[in-house]
Amino acid sequence: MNHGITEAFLDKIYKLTKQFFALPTEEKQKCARETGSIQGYGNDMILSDDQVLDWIDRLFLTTYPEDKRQLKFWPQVPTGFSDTLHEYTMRQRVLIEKFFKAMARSLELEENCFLKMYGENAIMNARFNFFPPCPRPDKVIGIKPHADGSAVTLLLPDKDVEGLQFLKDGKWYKAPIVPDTILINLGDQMEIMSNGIYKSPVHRVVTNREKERISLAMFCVPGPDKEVQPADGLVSEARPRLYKTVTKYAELHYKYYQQGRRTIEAALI
Ligand SMILES: O=C(O)CCC(=O)C(=O)O
Ligand SMILES: [Fe+2]
Repeated sequence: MNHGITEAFLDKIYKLTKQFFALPTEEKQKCARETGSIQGYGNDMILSDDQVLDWIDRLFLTTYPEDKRQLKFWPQVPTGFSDTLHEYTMRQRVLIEKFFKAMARSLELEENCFLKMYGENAIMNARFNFFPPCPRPDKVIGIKPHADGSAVTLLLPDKDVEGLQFLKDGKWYKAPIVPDTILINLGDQMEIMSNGIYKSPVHRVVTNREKERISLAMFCVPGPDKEVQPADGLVSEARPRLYKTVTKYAELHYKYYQQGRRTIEAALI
């Protein structure tokens, strides 16, 4: 997609992500997540004894609005990490606005209709993912099958190593590697706003024996005060409303995800 974020800039954030994960553990631990907090460096938060863990390390940082940032978790090394992440966030805000307007127009809706539900204080959460090589890719998954709980996710996948797969009609399909491309993935909240016309796809990340893999997902989530529901113009007798009004969906999503369940089922009427 023509996103106005240059290849050189994507390359910069990609390299910084690689450099961060290549640091010694004690350096990364300076950003370690604290018990009960989602922000910071670490792995899955354990919510139950029978939870299936992902083969992954991650750094999770809220990058927008700026007053929601917890800078103590932002890496000091590699140099330039924080400034670049700030710039990435700001450039992506411009992209998201254009994208939501285009989505509304594509459904012949007033162009600000989705943006209004998304809100001025919409949240952006950056998740830097690191998948180490795994001795048993046949048994162990990098990220369990899920659909994103965001409205939209801007994903920068690894340049060289495959792993992301999408589910369609009961079969898994590999996402091809397209260098210097941001993959726009629709989340459940876009499915709700569009009354099911746009779907949030189920996807997963598989592991491999030889190569490590990284990715950066930016989850764009409607503001916590926002009620998200199917746009009026998409509800009619012929197409009844499919979803309830939801608020703070992302919080519910985290619990469902760890149980391997689809959150959108909780929103169905
Ligand atoms: O690593 C990827 O390509 C996908 C990551 C993903 O699905 C996620 O973080 O929700
Ligand atoms: Fe995802």
